[in-house]
Amino acid sequence: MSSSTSKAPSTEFDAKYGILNLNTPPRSPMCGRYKQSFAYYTLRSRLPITLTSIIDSITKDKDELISKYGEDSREEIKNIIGSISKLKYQLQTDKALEPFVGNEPDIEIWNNFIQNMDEENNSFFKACWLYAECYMYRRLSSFFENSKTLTSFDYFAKQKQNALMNSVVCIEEILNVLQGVEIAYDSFRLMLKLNLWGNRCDLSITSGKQVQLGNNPFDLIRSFDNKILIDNSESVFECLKSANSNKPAVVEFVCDNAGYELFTDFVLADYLIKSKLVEKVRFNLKAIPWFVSDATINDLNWTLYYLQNHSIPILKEYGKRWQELLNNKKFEIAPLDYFWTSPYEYYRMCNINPELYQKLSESRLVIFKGDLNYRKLIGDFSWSCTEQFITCLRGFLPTDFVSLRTVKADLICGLLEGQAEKVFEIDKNWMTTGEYGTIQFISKPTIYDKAAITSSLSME
Ligand SMILES: O=P(O)(O)OC[C@H]1O[C@](O)(CO)[C@@H](O)[C@@H]1O
Repeated sequence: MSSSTSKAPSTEFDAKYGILNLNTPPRSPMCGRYKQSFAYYTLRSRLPITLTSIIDSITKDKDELISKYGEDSREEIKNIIGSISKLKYQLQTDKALEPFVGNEPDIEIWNNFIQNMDEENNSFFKACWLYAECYMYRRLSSFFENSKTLTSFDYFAKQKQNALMNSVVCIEEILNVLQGVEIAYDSFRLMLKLNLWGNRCDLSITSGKQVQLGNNPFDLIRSFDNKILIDNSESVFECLKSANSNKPAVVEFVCDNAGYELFTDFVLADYLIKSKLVEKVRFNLKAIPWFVSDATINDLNWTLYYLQNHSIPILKEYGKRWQELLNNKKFEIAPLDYFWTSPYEYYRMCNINPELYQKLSESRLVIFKGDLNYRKLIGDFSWSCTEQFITCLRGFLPTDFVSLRTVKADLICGLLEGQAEKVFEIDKNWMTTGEYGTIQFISKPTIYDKAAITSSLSME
């Protein structure tokens, strides 16, 4: 059930590029060809704005960049601005996704993917939305990665850092509460919800504009309680507590945004360690700047540095505490993996990257953060809202996992009959505002469960 049902007038662009004035048909890949979809809106409006704002910020900061990266960067900045403009033109004229020709370490993953795309679906508006959008961010990064002077420059870093600095009031409030928190199911649930709503703060939904949080995060959480459409918190807690699990008490975060959201990841991770529910938390981060605000290793390190050097004592204290947890390997940064910035849906992980699948399967719980991870879990496909999560995962089940996502794209599964219709009556744009959230858990059957399932089937 998506937002717009009114038919927007057809334009010259639509006629030229075969855009259909329709919603995504049921049970089909989402793509920019459908004018009533969020995919179309993203490709037509949001992504060009993102590209323009990068051009603007590099142009504005040119002198600063040259003094940091050297005189040779002057010419490279000019060329990169040209390449970004060309990419924007290619996006706006529905050109094909081209193979990469540079020296990036993940060239092969990407080029194999592009080579295997159907020719008739290989263009920005005809390809599956997920592929087209990931490709745009990957292409963007290639301009910098193939330069001589700007390989280490993260063109989204300033925005990510501002997002954290703008949340200091909230951060202080949360740390004061965290300090006195009792270890019990209620507080676990509160930490999980805090972490869920941290995902509202992504900068790509706003094409880079800062998200206003308000000053009291706990008021916000309480007022949003009826906006959690699926809440499997209890199963997550049971999974972590399960004493007879044969898996080590390790939790993998597949992180999403830097800034305030990454801070809430630390808060939940800290709680998990302090409560002894978990022995180790591992953070999986992005290898390249991604979807504007996604966290890289530099963002994580910068966050800890910022907190440790803050003038507010409790920020300093927690910054140091988390740095120590990292030094003592209670917190760990997972080895960089380019799978997270590939276009592949997660159901393809066991073929494309069996080592990563195996690594995830060794942990007790994986926490997939955010909207893009959700899209990769259920694969940019217009499932019925009531389709079961397990069906939509198409076999991806390395271990027990939970998705914490605020709904920012027009796909979802696992709702009850009639639930989507009710929310639609309240807000017809509910799928793209980030105001609704889901805590969706799935458990991997153990050998014993599997045996029980098989024997109950054979009895029927
Ligand atoms: O940071 P998140 O939660 O993954 O959101 C990513 C953003 O990218 C999209 O998935 C597509 O642009 C949006 O739906 C969302 O705004």
